[in-house]
Amino acid sequence: MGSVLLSSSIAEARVSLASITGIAFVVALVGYIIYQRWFHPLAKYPGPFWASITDVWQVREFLSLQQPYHLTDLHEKYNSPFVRYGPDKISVTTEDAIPLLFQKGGRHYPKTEFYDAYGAKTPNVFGMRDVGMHSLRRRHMSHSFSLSYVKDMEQHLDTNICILRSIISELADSGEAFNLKKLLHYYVIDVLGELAFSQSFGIQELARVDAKGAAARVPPVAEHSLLAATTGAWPAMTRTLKQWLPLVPHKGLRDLFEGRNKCAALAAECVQRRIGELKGKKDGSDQRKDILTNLILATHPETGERLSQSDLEAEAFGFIIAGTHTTSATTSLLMYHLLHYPETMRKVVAELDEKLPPLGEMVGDEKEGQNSSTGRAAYSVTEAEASLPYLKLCVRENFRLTPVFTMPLARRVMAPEGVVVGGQHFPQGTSLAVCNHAFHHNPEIWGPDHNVFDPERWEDRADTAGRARYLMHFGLGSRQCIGKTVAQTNIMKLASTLLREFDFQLADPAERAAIDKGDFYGKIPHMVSVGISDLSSPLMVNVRKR
Ligand code: HEM
Repeated sequence: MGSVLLSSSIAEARVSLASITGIAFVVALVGYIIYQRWFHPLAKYPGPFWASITDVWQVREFLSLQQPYHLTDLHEKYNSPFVRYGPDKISVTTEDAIPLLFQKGGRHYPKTEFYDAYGAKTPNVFGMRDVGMHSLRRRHMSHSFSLSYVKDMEQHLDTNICILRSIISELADSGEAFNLKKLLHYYVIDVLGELAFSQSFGIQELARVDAKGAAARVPPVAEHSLLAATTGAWPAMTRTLKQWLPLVPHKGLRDLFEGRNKCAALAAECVQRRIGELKGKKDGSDQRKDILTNLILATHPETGERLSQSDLEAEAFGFIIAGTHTTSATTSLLMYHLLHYPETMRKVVAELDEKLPPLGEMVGDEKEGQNSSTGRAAYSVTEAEASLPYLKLCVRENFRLTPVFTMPLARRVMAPEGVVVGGQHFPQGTSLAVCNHAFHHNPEIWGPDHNVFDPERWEDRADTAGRARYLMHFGLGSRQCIGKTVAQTNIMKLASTLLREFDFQLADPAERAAIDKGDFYGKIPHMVSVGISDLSSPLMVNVRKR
């Protein structure tokens, strides 16, 4: 009898303990939600309910592949330059945020934990949050990304443009429609191989004989970017997710990790090869220089130490991730806009015809990128930059209208007194971010026609012309894109050479008719974003030689 009583009272105690725990949990949760919604220092800023409660909201946004476009819509919906997109995260689209957070930036506004998800085993220059470490690493690298370096390496760009020209010439002869976006992507990857690792990845040539093989050789950088963006969006869980997600038996997840591992393996292979090639050569002076080689040979200014192999692999990985998809997506978008704004295309072509002599037929060894007796491989960086002001405006407008680096560039407010941005005070610890797309589409800054591809806005309109310095497509300040010159010169060379030689036309007659009716005017193409954006569909064109 006694034992029955005892066990029933233990059972009761258990039930009441469970209920108390349950009630305490519910009270804490309700308290947390009330605090986040009504008493948190960021509570007054508009944003989705779930975003103010949990970072998981942003994870879901990245998985939708529409993160920058939804964020832009939210700014519009709330008619506010501030949107709370996470418990401690604010997206800002006011102009004064740019000089403050980015151009002055530095120690007062370092990158947030979001970037921890982007490194490999060790952080690379992109993901480094420590300001001192970053500035040393950046110094090691900056020469390799300068204009004079690009000019020294120009012959390797030419080699690859030659291959691209000859592929497009064949397509012009056959009359076949083709995906220009894919060809540009292959070209950019091969060029990155040349500039960063002294060896083309050979994808353009492979694609001529083995389309599937070429597609399989493309580094799956989007997979890594998506993984990094989603795990980085939830900083409290980034490490745990990195550790445990690979064990989850889910096909989509497996593919993402496989993609990341493939990029890491490719980076490691490039590092191994270059170290091997440099062995026994004291200072590498008889070697072809490339971005990685300069880094292998770089020494610490005080200790004389060189970078470890895992540091080199992390940087090589970063070059592959940051240097390929970004440049090719930007060039595809430029071609997309020119094809959808025929009047602008006509002006570009007229400028090219007026300012640049024809390249002539290629009769030399195209693989060597040699200028033949009658033809040249491509226009030089110097002539493309110096003689094509209208094309330059188009390139800039493309960067404004459809920037591709669209993850929110998040910075932590470190000063104890906080910071005032757009007339609002934000306390220490707040994560303030500028999402390029949202910022470039703030109608208060860029006007009500911000969705129109209008290169003239940069010269005819005093209000926008002076604003070029605020464009955020490459970021700004100490963390701005180190590959900016490489990317920009590559895009100018490529666009000038291709548009001087070929006449591209959208393959779909219905789309061409819709353009003539003005249906595409002021419409941004459908894009997807894994943190980096791209056209969501192929860019199918026909081409003829001019
Ligand atoms: C059109 C092409 C490109 C675009 C739009 C672009 C955009 C950007 C942006 C916006 C950032 C700043 C990110 C931030 O503040 O959080 C960045 C950083 C970076 N980019 Fe690019 N990028 C491009 C091409 C390249 C190329 C070709 C390379 C190298 C091969 C490269 C390497 C890097 C690196 C290493 C960083 C980190 C710099 C640092 O933190 O010091 N990018 N890029």
